[in-house]
Amino acid sequence: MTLPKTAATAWSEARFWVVLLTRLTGRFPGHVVVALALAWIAWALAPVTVALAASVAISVRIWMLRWPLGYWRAAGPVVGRCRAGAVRRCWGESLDACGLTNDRPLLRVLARWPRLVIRSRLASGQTVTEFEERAEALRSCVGATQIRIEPDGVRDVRISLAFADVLDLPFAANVPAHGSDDAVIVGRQWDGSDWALPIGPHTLVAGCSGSGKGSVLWSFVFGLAPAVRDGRVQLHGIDLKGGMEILMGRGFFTTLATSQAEAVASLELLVDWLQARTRQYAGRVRSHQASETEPLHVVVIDELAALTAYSTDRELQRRGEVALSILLSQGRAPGFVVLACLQDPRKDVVPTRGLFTQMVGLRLKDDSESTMVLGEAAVQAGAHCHRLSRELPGTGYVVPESGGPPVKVRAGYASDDLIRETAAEFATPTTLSVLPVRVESAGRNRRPGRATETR
Ligand SMILES: Nc1ncnc2c1ncn2[C@@H]1O[C@H](COP(=O)(O)OP(=O)(O)OP(=O)(O)O)[C@@H](O)[C@H]1O
Repeated sequence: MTLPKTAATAWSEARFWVVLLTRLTGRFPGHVVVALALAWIAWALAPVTVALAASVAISVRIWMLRWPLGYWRAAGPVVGRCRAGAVRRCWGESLDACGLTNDRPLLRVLARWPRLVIRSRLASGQTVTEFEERAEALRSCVGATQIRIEPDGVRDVRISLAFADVLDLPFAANVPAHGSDDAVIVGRQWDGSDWALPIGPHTLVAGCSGSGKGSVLWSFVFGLAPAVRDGRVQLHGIDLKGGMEILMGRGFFTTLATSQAEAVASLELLVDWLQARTRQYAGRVRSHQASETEPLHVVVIDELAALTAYSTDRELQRRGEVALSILLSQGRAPGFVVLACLQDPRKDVVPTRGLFTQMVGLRLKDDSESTMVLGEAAVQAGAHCHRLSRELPGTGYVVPESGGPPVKVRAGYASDDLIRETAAEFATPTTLSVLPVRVESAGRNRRPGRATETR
């Protein structure tokens, strides 16, 4: 396994240098000839020094390829300084090229690493929206991989640029030692900082098959794991694809449903609990605080469409949809939260899509799907889920809760072993088995799900 990988890396490295040297020779033939002549003279005069310099250069390159995070931590500030200088030099020209001409752009560097943050003065009559519309052109002019435009005060625009995609490198999902009640770290943002997903809003994770929905789901569950073990959070898993995904971490879940009848029973039971809690809170409490006696209930659904669209039993599908709509529309304040994954975001597949208040868009099929998930403004601002690479599962875009432009993110990778080990370590103290509902004739005989404690 290791040898083909090393050979592939060596091959792509050799190709990189051949392409680079060919391009340089085409563009700066004189410089290349002088550099080669100097190298030859140096080799003739002091071969040991040249060999030493070459070994240092090769070692640095290996360090960069093999341990990129450590390398960039050390080299990043220097590289950031050089990039800031280069952007400063070409800034006026880049604005002209993008139709954002400004005679006195008054460029100020606010941060250099890991991303370059600059403040630029708006010309008279210019707006931040014009910068947002031309963001893609500006990004390519300065040679950045990512760009974000934000207003800064009343007369300036703040531009954040990243020059290397830190999300290209996979990394393991985070298992925190202590839980947080507000948000969980599920991965990294485009600038290398933590991606924290707020727990309160209902979350819809949309992405086509193989886009890495599982890594968002498990990273979220891992983030809640300490609170699950303490009994302050109860997880309810629904996986109508036979339980392949959810059963991997069965220890986390208080209830598990792998058939439509079990899923409906589980959701109706949660609706009963929700209504009992709202009656109990009425006129006394407006916002739920998770505790062992009154835990936060988090419903985790692996393929939402299997519950809302792909069932042959219309009555069960209808009941599932009704229960889910109640949880989504009334659940947040009394402590009932839903995180659902989905491949096809069309409204006829998921009628409840509009009730989800937090969207994660992974790789999607086309721009209309990106718009369905994240909204037109986010797609215009660069959240092109349909252009995400197949090679980078777990990568997507989110629109921050505070508003503002969409952010590129990647979830940590949760291997099967990591899921099993973490589920064993942070197992819930309460498990219940839910009796599947029975539908004997359409519309009649509603027997709500009943639960019996098993641990
Ligand atoms: N964050 C990640 N980093 C690296 N690799 C990942 C990541 N997430 C997923 N993968 C890889 O991508 C593959 C597909 O991921 P996953 O099964 O989570 O996709 P999915 O969207 O749930 O697909 P489906 O809807 O078909 O179940 C996994 O087998 C894994 O190898």
